Amino acid sequence: MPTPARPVELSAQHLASIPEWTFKDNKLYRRIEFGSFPEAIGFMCQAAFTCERMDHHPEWLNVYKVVEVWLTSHDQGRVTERDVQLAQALDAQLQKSAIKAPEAAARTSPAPHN
Ligand SMILES: C[C@H](O)[C@H](O)[C@H]1CNC2=NC(N)=NC(=O)C2=N1
Repeated sequence: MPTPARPVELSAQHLASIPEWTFKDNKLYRRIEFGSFPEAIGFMCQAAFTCERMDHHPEWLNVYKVVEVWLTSHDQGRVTERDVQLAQALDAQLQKSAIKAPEAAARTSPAPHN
């Protein structure tokens, strides 16, 4: 059952929960650079099912190994909790996936042993 869209003031708490995203032109935005084109497409294919389940869909653009994502609630003309929830879900997918955006992988990798 999709979460009903309701207007929400984007709080500092909301934005703090999705630090990879910026708020710009009434949309949440994230740029993700993967290691390769298949990794970028793999992310999009997997994300498509998450989006469908949540009945919320991104505007997105793929150029080679980069995926750019914009989230907004068209019916409300603004960012709502649904967008924040989808951003969190996409972040969680990136965290779980064997396919990691290089910048995310760098953050979560343990320090190398000498
Ligand atoms: C009925 C259904 O919830 C709406 O058409 C959904 C579909 N997916 C959507 N996705 C996004 N990003 N914004 C919307 O307003 C939206 N509306």
